[in-house]
Amino acid sequence: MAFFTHLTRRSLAQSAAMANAIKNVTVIGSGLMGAGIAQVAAQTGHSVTMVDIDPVAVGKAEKRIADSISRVAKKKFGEGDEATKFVSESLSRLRTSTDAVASVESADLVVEAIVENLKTKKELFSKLDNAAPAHTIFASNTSSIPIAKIAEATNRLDRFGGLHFFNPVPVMKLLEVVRIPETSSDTYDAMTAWGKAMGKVTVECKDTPGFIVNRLLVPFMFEAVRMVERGEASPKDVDTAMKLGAGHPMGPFELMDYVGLDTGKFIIDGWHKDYPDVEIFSPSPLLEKLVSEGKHGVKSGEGFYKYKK
Ligand SMILES: C[C@H](O)CC(=O)SCCNC(=O)CCNC(=O)[C@H](O)C(C)(C)COP(=O)(O)OP(=O)(O)OC[C@H]1O[C@@H](n2cnc3c(N)ncnc32)[C@H](O)[C@@H]1OP(=O)(O)O
Ligand SMILES: NC(=O)c1ccc[n+]([C@@H]2O[C@H](COP(=O)([O-])OP(=O)(O)OC[C@H]3O[C@@H](n4cnc5c(N)ncnc54)[C@H](O)[C@@H]3O)[C@@H](O)[C@H]2O)c1
Repeated sequence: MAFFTHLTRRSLAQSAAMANAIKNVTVIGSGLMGAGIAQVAAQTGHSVTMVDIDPVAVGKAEKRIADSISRVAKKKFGEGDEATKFVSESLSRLRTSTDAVASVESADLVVEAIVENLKTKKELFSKLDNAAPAHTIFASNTSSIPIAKIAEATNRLDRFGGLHFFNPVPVMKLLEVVRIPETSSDTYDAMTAWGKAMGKVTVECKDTPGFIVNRLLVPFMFEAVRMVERGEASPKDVDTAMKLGAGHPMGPFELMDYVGLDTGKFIIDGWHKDYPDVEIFSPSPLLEKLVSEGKHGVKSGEGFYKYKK
């Protein structure tokens, strides 16, 4: 018993030290995920810089964050001074930028949440590798791209890993912490401790396609699309069935719209390229059509369903 208590104390102390080590966080990408990650990092006491190449995206993200932080504050503190203080202190820790390279100069951790494209992610990390201090940990929030392929762009494989958050980040409790063979124990421990400091429950993942959640969730969503393509059921009936028959908070079509159909297409296209013989990873004509029409789901106002802007 004393032995376990000793171990628990030691690992708690180590976790606290690791979590303390990460104070300055740069989040690259201010879309659905980047904004959520930046918000939660600011809420949990980190000094955060949120970066996007698109200034319009930064402006939209600031608005989304302000709305979301108010919801979080209301839930935590109700109405009143404490809620107001939580919002203003959290927002005071958040800066924005359109210059990724300048934004990593004092970062302890960089979390990348840009478009799901290997070439774009590698170009970004290659530039950041030259600009960031030696101790800085790099992590990707990719949904589906092997972390090892992204890390290749850098000379810091021991300080590289995956931090896969879930949408909406302020609400979803899980964080998948992904290690590649070269990820050092210190890096892995620091990423995990930071995840806990962000209020998340962490699970350890190997660098396998889709890690844990998406390896199960993406085939499920795509089988739902095939059912509709085969004329077996309507999106609405599939969604109703999975919510009422399987207890899911959203049906697969609602969820695809929520994640973003463009992101869904990037995921399936990447896996199809890597695993051409796996039938469930083959392109879906229905998804191709919607994406080509600019129907990217909730964020564009229309996907499988229509949304009020
Ligand atoms: C593809 C990627 O790689 C991986 C992924 O991310 S896959 C996607 C994973 N995400 C999911 O599966 C989400 C499934 N959906 C859900 O869990 C729920 O529908 C949902 C949490 C999004 C919304 O819940 P719902 O009950 O329908 O709506 P709503 O009442 O507005 O919200 C529930 C609570 O969450 C809070 N909330 C919802 N969105 C929020 C946000 N963006 N910010 C802050 N709080 C939020 C609300 O304030 C509310 O709080 P309350 O319980 O105190 O009232
Ligand atoms: N949407 C989800 O549910 C979800 C969940 C978990 C992980 N992810 C992953 O997170 C990442 C981002 O997804 P998202 O849904 O937030 O996408 P999004 O389309 O909402 O946002 C992506 C943002 O990246 C910006 N961007 C593109 N190239 C850039 C660059 N070179 N430098 C800086 N900014 C750049 C874009 O301007 C855009 O604002 C993807 O890798 C995705 O697979 C998405």
